[in-house]
Amino acid sequence: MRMLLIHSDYLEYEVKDKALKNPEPISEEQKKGRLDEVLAVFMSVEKVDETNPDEIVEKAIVEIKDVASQVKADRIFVYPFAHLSSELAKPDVALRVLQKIEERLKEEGFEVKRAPFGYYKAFRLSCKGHPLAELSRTIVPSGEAVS
Ligand SMILES: Nc1ncnc2c1ncn2[C@@H]1O[C@H](CO)[C@@H](NC(=O)[C@@H](N)CO)[C@H]1O
Repeated sequence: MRMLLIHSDYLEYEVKDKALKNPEPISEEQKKGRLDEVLAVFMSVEKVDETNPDEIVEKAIVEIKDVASQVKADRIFVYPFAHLSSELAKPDVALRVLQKIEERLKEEGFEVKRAPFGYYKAFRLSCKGHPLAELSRTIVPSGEAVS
């Protein structure tokens, strides 16, 4: 999995069109979303992650908690983003991983939103610009090589 973590004044999105034949079903309310004072986490779930999705979820939680504590963010925006890797996991696996990450972050006490999966979305982001405001992380299941 590749993650781009942006500590932001806000992130807002608006669903525009389907990017998959069968995108995640969403309610009218989910077509737009915004969080203020948020750690936005753009995530590409990768093919290699399919060997152990559950482990990838837990490794992602560790990394996100680490950055959130460093930047003192208690809100997280989980954002599916298929542009950080050229070896993407299948959509059904990717969605399950991102849904589980959302669930686990809520269990850890964060306020969490997850942008809808399988759509083209307009978004606006205001990066805070401090030294830890823009970070990336790459995680793979144990025993796998980082490509
Ligand atoms: N392996 C994967 N990891 C993360 N997201 C993935 C994915 N496979 C599919 N998606 C989702 O489907 C849209 C089309 O690829 C993706 N849409 C996007 O990435 C938007 N920024 C529009 O380009 C995303 O929602």
